[in-house]
Amino acid sequence: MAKQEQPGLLILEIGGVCGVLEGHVELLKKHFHLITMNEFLKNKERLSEKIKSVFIYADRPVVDRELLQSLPHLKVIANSGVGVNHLDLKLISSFGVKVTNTPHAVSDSTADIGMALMLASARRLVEGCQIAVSPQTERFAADWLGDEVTGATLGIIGMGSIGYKVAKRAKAFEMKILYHNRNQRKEEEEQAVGARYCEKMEDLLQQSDFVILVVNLTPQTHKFIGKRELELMKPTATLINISRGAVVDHDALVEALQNGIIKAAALDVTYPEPLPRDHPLLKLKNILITPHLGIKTDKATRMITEEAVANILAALNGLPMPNEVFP
Ligand SMILES: O=C(O)[C@H](O)CO
Repeated sequence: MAKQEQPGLLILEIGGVCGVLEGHVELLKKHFHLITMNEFLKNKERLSEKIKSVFIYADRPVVDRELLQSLPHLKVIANSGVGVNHLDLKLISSFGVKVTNTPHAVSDSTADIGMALMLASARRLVEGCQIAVSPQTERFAADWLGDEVTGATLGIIGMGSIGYKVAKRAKAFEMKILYHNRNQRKEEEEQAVGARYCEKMEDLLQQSDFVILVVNLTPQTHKFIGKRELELMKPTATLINISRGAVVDHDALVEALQNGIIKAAALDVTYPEPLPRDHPLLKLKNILITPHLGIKTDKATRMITEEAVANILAALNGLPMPNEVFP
């Protein structure tokens, strides 16, 4: 097929913070004629007829009514990760456009980050590293202690595909695994990893040494973990968030960390990202923050592109999409 006949795929840009990764451009070019947002805006009239799909990397480009109105032949918006909280699914669906995501591509790398945060926080890895490299350090203190992850109780809030991958890893660490799921008990997964279902999230919060958040951000989970939930946790417990920043009420978290309500927090996600440099969370010692590293591996990002391509091709050919997201 000649390149100009290929369906147009709108992307934000190549490279940059939210652009398609340079290394994945060739894969996309095999199937689509790539049109960057800048090109589109400069040649809207000519290009709007050609674009049948949009590839969203992180939360860019912003898909609003204006963009949807300017793409009359749009069939599908392919989201590069699993979370689609930045998309107005009802609005998009009202234009007859489908949305897809890439759950398989991201689950291992995101679960790995969950474990990394738990281990790093429990064993005070970042602090330890600073001591080891500091020119002021003359000897290592014998009473500088961390907590053990092995054998501790992990509470997983959200047993979807990432939550389950976290549970599998936790099993290898001989952890006691509790989980809470708002919608559905997962009996097969429970048995596979020896997890115990907590119908009430309160029970999980009260019993866990580590609580990990793996829920989607929806209106129901916005500030899901606030003052009340933090107060239910053990004073020795650590909160880990690998879902979306806004699942945790940051003001309540600052207070809980300052007052010893919980021991520590480890966050791969915040709101906004990055936090303003004077944000009170950044001033705390008992917190570990990483820059949304969940999907940031070579393998995961490549798989994301491959999964997105499969979704788009299915949509354009009128076939069932492997990962359609419904409003
Ligand atoms: O949703 C996801 O898959 C990641 O957090 C990337 O946005």
